[in-house]
Amino acid sequence: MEQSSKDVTSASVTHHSTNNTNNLNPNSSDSHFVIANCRRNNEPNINGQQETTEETEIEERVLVAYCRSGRLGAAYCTLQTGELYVLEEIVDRPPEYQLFASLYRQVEPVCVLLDGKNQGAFVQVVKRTVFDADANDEGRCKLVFLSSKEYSFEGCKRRISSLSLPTEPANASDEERSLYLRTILDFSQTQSMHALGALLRYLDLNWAKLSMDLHGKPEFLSLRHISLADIMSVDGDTYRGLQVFAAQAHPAAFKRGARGSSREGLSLFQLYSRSTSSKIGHSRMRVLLQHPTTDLATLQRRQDVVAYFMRPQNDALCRNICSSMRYVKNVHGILAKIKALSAKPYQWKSLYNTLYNAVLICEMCESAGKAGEFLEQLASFDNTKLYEMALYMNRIIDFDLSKTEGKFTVKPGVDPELDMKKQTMASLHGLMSDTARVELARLPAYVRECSMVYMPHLGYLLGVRLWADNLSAEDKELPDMKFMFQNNDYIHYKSKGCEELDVVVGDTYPEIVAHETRLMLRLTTLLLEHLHTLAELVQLCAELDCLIAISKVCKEFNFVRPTLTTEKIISIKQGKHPLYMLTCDSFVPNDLESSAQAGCVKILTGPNSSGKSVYMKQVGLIVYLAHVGSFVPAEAATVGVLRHVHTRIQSTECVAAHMSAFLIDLRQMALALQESSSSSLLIVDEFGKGTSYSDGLALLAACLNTLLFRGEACPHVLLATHYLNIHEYIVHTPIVRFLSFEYVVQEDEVVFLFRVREDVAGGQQAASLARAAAAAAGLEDRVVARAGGVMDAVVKNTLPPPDKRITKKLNARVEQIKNKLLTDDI
Ligand SMILES: Nc1ncnc2c1ncn2[C@@H]1O[C@H](COP(=O)(O)OP(=O)(O)OP(=O)(O)O)[C@@H](O)[C@H]1O
Repeated sequence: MEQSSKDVTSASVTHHSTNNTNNLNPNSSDSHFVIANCRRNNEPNINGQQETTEETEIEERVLVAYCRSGRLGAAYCTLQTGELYVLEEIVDRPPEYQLFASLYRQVEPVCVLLDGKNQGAFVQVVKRTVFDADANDEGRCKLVFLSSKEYSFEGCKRRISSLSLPTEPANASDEERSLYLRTILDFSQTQSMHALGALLRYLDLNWAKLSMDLHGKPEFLSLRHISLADIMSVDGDTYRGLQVFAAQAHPAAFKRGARGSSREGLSLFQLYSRSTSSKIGHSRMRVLLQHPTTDLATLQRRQDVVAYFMRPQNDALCRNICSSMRYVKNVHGILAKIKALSAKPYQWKSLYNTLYNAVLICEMCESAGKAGEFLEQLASFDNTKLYEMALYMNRIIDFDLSKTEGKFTVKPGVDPELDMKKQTMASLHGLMSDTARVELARLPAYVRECSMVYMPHLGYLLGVRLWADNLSAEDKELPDMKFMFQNNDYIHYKSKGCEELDVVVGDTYPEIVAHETRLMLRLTTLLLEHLHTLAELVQLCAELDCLIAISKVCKEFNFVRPTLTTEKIISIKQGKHPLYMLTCDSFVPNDLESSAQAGCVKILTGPNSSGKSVYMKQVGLIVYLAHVGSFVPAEAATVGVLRHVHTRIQSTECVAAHMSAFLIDLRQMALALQESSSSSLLIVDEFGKGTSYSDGLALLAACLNTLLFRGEACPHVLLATHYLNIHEYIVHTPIVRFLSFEYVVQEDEVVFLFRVREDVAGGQQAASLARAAAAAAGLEDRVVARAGGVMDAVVKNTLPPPDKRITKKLNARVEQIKNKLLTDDI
């Protein structure tokens, strides 16, 4: 540690500085105590506006999934914030275990714990989900197999019963605590209890390794439920295919594997999340999009909020809410730090800002009046205690000084005893200078400068700079001074003056810190008592932030409120693709009528690049957005609530899955056939193109017929194909309709109109116009012309005409060889 000193005549005291200025623990074992604190450079300003110093809120989650007899139980914990979640037990069917996959996507765990004894289909699905996510750069997750005794029901129950939560009744006995837990946990959900118990036991044993805290033990700040019961099931391929999410690998390869190493490409999530005002809103948007719901009441509630904020007269309220929303943070993360006594001043300020602004948001919602259930819920939220907490914090904490001092600092006037100590401390600097000056006068003339320092346990010391080289132990003795130790160029002595200072001021500084820490702990206890209410309000604020963000997007792009119904219908008037319309000025809108009367199976044909895929994705996205509670890009839309959306759109070969593109196609199709019901939407783009024409056609026709044979129970199907004779191989039923895309040929050039129309000829007249598309894509004219020749030959069953260039080259070569043979002496 560097020590500097000044001539006592010009200045007085030397301050030792250390980097551990934020340590609030009075029992700190730092060898040098800080008298004057160095100002930290990157501290956020008092309004919390400068966010650069905030550590990135990494949230690592450990997930336990336990599936027996087709029932899935799960629990997970966020390591940094101590939040526990338990899944309401749910039926999850083999072989795909769709709900586990949804849960996995929602949780994004860094570690999944499984029963080591269970090697069945469930474990295979978990492995596949984890490896697929890894291959798609959605983060690397570890699989851990636990011994099956870790899942023993009795053991799990015992561990759960000893769980301690801040929300439990104060001074509760073991029995009371167990009773309290029974009110928030359903012990009859055995799989969930297996999962939660195993998770707690694993965390107990591995906490040091997981939290990097050698002496700590897991502490949980909350226990909440998650439910997947009302989720509209959308598989990972569909999320990617429809571009709801589009994680792109981070360019820095070394970062791969760490969570957050991928960034979001153009996607619905990107479009919506960039309009959120807070980090909690941003994270909540991901959950919202991963949880499209079938619950009409929830959707109606969300739509009401979106509609409210889309009205221009509510712009000012929207702006005010958004500016308050910026300060609302995840309180669990902050309180975990506060509890561990490692909170920095900006985190205290963040907590205060969160409290203050969350209460303010409730009040602002009051001014919205009768604007739907959700806003009324916020307006009537009982926030009296939270308001009081904000007042306490503001009365007690000196945020400005905390920032400069780099530690929790109490305002004057809160505690008289503390104020006295601070006054003594304030006079200390002068006192130390005076004492140093007196000591210097007493010292031999060869000592030119000295300084007064304070060190914990040793008290006040006089630091004297070495006055000559190679001093012996005897030389270092000074009259009336007790030699203590030498540190670099300074020798430290205990003088009479130092002893007097020890008596007069003593350990004032550590006492101040200890005092402030006691006050801080009292405040923390109070805060933890109301954590549950605060966390609930923060959750509501996060959802409000998402809904406001959705309303901003909907307003900007003129989305309309879809009518939601329980009937089997998808009716879209002038629908648009929400992402293409952003990049394409002249996007052509299209309709869709899918119902029992209008036919629910649509077979789309049309030339390459005529707009089939975009049309199908646009329908998928409109349906999906309606299930999120968003408005949709159309002039009008009616959407019957669906339970599944399956797609076979994208089939990128996956190294981790050990499957070819064709096998992936088949897997997606098999899953769609298995899972789909009359309340499903199935989008199939060019199924069968990965194999021979006849095999592909046969497979497609067989799959289609399987669906058509279901009659009324057939799902909504949108299928694009280049098998123009598909109509010859499928059952003829009124539920099938053929659609095609319009185009015109102008001076040998194909112009796509991107308009969809009913095709009474059943796709027979459609042409792929692949060569036109190839030419438009920049393939050499010569190659395109040759392809035309070959095509004619195939149609006429003759040999293709010779290629003049190749023939010419061949003739020249033959001539060359002939001449060589004639001239060479063989
Ligand atoms: N409705 C539309 N309005 C304007 N442009 C469109 C529209 N639909 C599609 N496009 C444009 O046409 C391009 C090709 O569309 P799409 O991929 O849907 O064709 P496709 O018929 O599926 O082709 P292929 O059969 O080769 O897969 C898109 O990238 C987009 O630029």
